[in-house]
Amino acid sequence: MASVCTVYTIQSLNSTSSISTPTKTNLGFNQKQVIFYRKTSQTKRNNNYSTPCLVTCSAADKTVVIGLAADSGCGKSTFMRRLTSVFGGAAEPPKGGNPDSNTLISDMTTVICLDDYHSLDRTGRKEKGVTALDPKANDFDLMYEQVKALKEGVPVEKPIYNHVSGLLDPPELIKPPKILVIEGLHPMFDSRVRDLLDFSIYLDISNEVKFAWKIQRDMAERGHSLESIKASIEARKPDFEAYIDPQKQYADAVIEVLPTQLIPDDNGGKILRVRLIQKEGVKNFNPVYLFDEGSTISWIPCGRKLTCSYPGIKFAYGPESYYGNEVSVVEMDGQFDRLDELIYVESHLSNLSTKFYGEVTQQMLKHSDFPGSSNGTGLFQTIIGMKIRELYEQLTSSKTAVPLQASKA
Ligand SMILES: Nc1ncnc2c1ncn2[C@@H]1O[C@H](COP(=O)(O)OP(=O)(O)OP(=O)(O)O)[C@@H](O)[C@H]1O
Ligand SMILES: O=C(CO)[C@H](O)[C@H](O)COP(=O)(O)O
Repeated sequence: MASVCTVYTIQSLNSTSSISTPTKTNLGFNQKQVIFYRKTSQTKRNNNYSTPCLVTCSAADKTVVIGLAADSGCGKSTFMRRLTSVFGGAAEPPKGGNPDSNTLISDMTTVICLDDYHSLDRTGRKEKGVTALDPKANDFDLMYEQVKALKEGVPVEKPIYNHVSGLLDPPELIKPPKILVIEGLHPMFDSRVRDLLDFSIYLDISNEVKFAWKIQRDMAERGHSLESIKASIEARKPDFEAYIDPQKQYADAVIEVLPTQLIPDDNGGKILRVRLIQKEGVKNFNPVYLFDEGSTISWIPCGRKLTCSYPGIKFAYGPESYYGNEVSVVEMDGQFDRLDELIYVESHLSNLSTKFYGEVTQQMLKHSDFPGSSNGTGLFQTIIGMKIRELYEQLTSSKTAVPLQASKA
């Protein structure tokens, strides 16, 4: 159970104090008292705080913290929607809050976007000549303090980075959820934040595929020119390589997305080769395998039970070394023609952490309109969702509800 908090506004406290982090007192009887200060909207680019609030909470049961790292436009939101769906219920922005909030809340999960810890707004970054990927543009001390507080069951007043205006908006109250997902550019960059993570994922989208996705979204949906998309990718590249990409070495699971090898020299980004790289020896995480654990396997499932059009589908599985760590890799190249036939593939995968036979296929069918549903990105994101549910249940010794269809299966 997550904590239950009552919020009081205390007018008598000094409204000019600039305290960004909560001061916490243990009251005994499983109660905590927290005082924090709301940021004002008057000077969005300064750290002004006012309207002190007092929160009294019953001590929370464990908040499980998950980190999801990826560059912008690499499928974090899509992954989050799949993950939230595994726990049931829809994720929505905080009710009655800032319409430009980046936070998504459901019954079990709260997803916070680490862009909210940008210490420099868009103008500030321009003036200092740094990108949002540069650690200098981000407040890791505050990120650490707030993620730690939430993990300990203490609510926080988290800043909001407004992607529409490019400014830092007044903060929003975040209560400790059962599962906290911190998603963004740097969840594994700062070792203090990294140590708070119960599980970490890195979405590793190769440059060719990233470019294809960006063109699709930013040209078709946002009216950007091909040149401006190219320029923006090139401008971010050095900082991406210096600060974002190295985080994958710390991830418990990496979803690597590459151009297909089934069509020679294909860079179109439509047919993908996707690898699920799973670290061995992670507590409460048993890697998924194909056919026989620890073997090296190549499998073409196309035929009587799986319809495949050109260029077909190829699976592979085996042990590898990744940044000096022992990992198990499941790979899928190609795409499904008929999603309902995925059950055939699912039945050959083990350690899926499903609650009933066919749950992965059911989830994939439910969200067949999400990007990546016909290929390994959707399949592996769904599987990681199941793994996170199992990890949560093991860490908290609780059981989440069996999805409705289980009884019909
Ligand atoms: N698995 C996928 N297969 C194909 N295209 C995808 C996939 N995932 C994401 N995309 C493309 O990338 C775009 C960005 O996806 P999404 O919004 O999930 O990423 P994001 O990392 O949350 O982006 P941002 O950080 O910019 O908000 C989508 O509109 C879609 O075009
Ligand atoms: O890399 C990003 C993460 O989403 C954004 O580019 C970053 O947050 C800066 O925002 P904006 O592009 O609105 O100035």
